[in-house]
Order: sequence, then C-alpha cells, then structure tokens
Amino acid sequence: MVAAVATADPRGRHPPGRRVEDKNLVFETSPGVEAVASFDQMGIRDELLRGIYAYGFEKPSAIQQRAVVRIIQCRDVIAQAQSGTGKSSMIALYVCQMVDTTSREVQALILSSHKRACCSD
Ligand SMILES: Nc1ncnc2c1ncn2[C@@H]1O[C@H](COP(=O)(O)OP(=O)(O)OP(=O)(O)O)[C@@H](O)[C@H]1O
Repeated sequence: MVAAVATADPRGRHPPGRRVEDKNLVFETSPGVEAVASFDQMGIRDELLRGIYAYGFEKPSAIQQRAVVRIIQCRDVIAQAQSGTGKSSMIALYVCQMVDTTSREVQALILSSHKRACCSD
C-alpha cells in the first residue's frame, strides 16, 4: 500500500476544467515514494505518451508525479489531493495504459462516490 496526500491553503473551489496550481500544495507520502517529474520517465506506453502530449499535458501534476508510477506497478494506492489537481486524469491514464485495445471484454471498472466526478472531463 502506498499513500500520497496533498493539502493546500483553502482558496475556494477551482473553476471546472482547470488544473489547480501545485505550488501551494504540501505533500506527505509513504516512505520511498519519489516524485517523477516527467511523463517520459513513468514507464507509460509510447502511443499513450504521444496522446498525453497531444492532449496538451506537458508535465505531470504533483499528485501524478507521486502516484502514477506506483499505480502502473499495480501497487494499491491511496491518493488524496485537492479538487482539480489531476486525480481523475491519473485514473484515466492508467486505464488507457492497462487495457488491451484488441479485446472487446470489459477490462476496467471505475467506481465513484459522487456524480460530479463521473461527469467531469
Ligand atoms: N498533467 C496535467 N497537465 C495539464 N492539465 C492537466 C494535467 N492533469 C490534469 N489536467 C487538467 O486539469 C483539470 C483537472 O484535472 P482532474 O479532473 O483530473 O482533477 P481532479 O483532481 O480529479 O479534480 P476533482 O477532484 O475536482 O474531480 C482537467 O481539466 C484536466 O484535463
């Protein structure tokens, strides 16, 4: 089990669809969790990597830097961070990484505790 938690100065809700700046976040992680500052260094498949950059993501957010590698390694991860810091995108990224696109079987199930997360981009 790996945990990464970010807390921030309360500055109200972020505008929908905009990523929150990481500079005010304070991180706590399980021992041994390193921040990986580039998508290139995360072991992401080449075609997915190209899609990430084509979508306009240049650099992983702070929570992504700490959680994506462990998720890709199939570790159980608890990642908690402020709204708009890139958690949902991280889950989508992992699903794209692990699915076999030649198969039509269901390969991923995402459970959400609230409707807004299901409808976000
Ligand atoms: N690495 C990144 N680079 C640029 N934009 C990003 C990155 N990661 C996420 N975003 C964008 O930031 C916005 C917020 O991301 P996301 O919805 O994943 O955050 P969240 O933490 O899940 O928010 P919430 O808790 O409100 O659901 C989205 O518009 C997403 O496309």
